[in-house]
Amino acid sequence: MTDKPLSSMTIGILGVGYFASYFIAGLRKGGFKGQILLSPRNAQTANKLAQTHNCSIAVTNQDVIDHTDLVVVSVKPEHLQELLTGLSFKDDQIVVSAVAGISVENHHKTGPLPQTLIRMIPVCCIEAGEGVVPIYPAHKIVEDLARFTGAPVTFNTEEEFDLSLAASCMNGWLYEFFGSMTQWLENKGLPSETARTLVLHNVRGATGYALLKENEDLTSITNDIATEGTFTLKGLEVLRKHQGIIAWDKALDEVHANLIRDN
Ligand SMILES: NC(=O)C1=CN([C@@H]2O[C@H](COP(=O)(O)OP(=O)(O)OC[C@H]3O[C@@H](n4cnc5c(N)ncnc54)[C@H](OP(=O)(O)O)[C@@H]3O)[C@@H](O)[C@H]2O)C=CC1
Repeated sequence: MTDKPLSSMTIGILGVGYFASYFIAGLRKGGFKGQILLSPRNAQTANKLAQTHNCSIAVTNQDVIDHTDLVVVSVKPEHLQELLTGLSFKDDQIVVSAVAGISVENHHKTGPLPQTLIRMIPVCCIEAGEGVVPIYPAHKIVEDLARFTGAPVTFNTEEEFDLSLAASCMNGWLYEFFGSMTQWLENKGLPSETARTLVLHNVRGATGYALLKENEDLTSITNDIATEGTFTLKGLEVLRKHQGIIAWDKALDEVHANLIRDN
């Protein structure tokens, strides 16, 4: 089975919700033309994905397993045990889990899974064809699949993979941050579309510039801009005084501590 080219593989999805929707959208946007077979649960989302992204809907979860080479598990962590109960995977099947906070070892303790269990947890920006796809442990086929949706990054240890998940949460926090800056500009009188464009393109510009300056320390880019007497430095000092920068480290600490505890 693992000798098959990716394009002729059928991908199964168990857990057809928010993650599955952006993962499938990312795959199709990236040019993946293989078959995708969906669990029938959550019929509304499954029907929508079937229509918009050329997927098929199975009759049962076992049906998904029986007719696919690689199965993506994307149920909430608290539903994993119930999902796996009574299911029977093929020995040579590849299972890719997007379930956050459950180690490879604990996946195996939760229910019967084949030996090849790979964790892969990209965030929603893959729907736009952007972002990284954290993978653990390394697996060539899973990395090739991930490449349709973004840039695969593999980790040598599960501890490193967990650190990447804390960084992934940061992606989610950013939208609230962008929203609040946009709102501030709107409150001061800018049309909402202009405010949104300013914020999003300033952020995009910052990441583009930082990626271009690959040998430069990121903090030193700020220091080069926020020199004595600049408006940028005035604002930065306020952010530092109100723990606006350090608060992000504290949020990362909180997420990381919980990821480790749950593992
Ligand atoms: N949302 C995100 O941004 C990210 C999510 N993830 C991970 O992805 C996983 C899914 O999250 P998300 O997509 O947000 O959650 P959703 O609730 O949107 O989707 C989960 C889906 O699983 C279905 N489901 C539950 N039990 C079963 C079952 N026994 N058989 C088949 N389907 C079942 C649910 O159906 P029903 O609604 O009927 O219960 C639901 O449609 C989580 O483990 C999360 O950690 C990882 C990275 C980011």
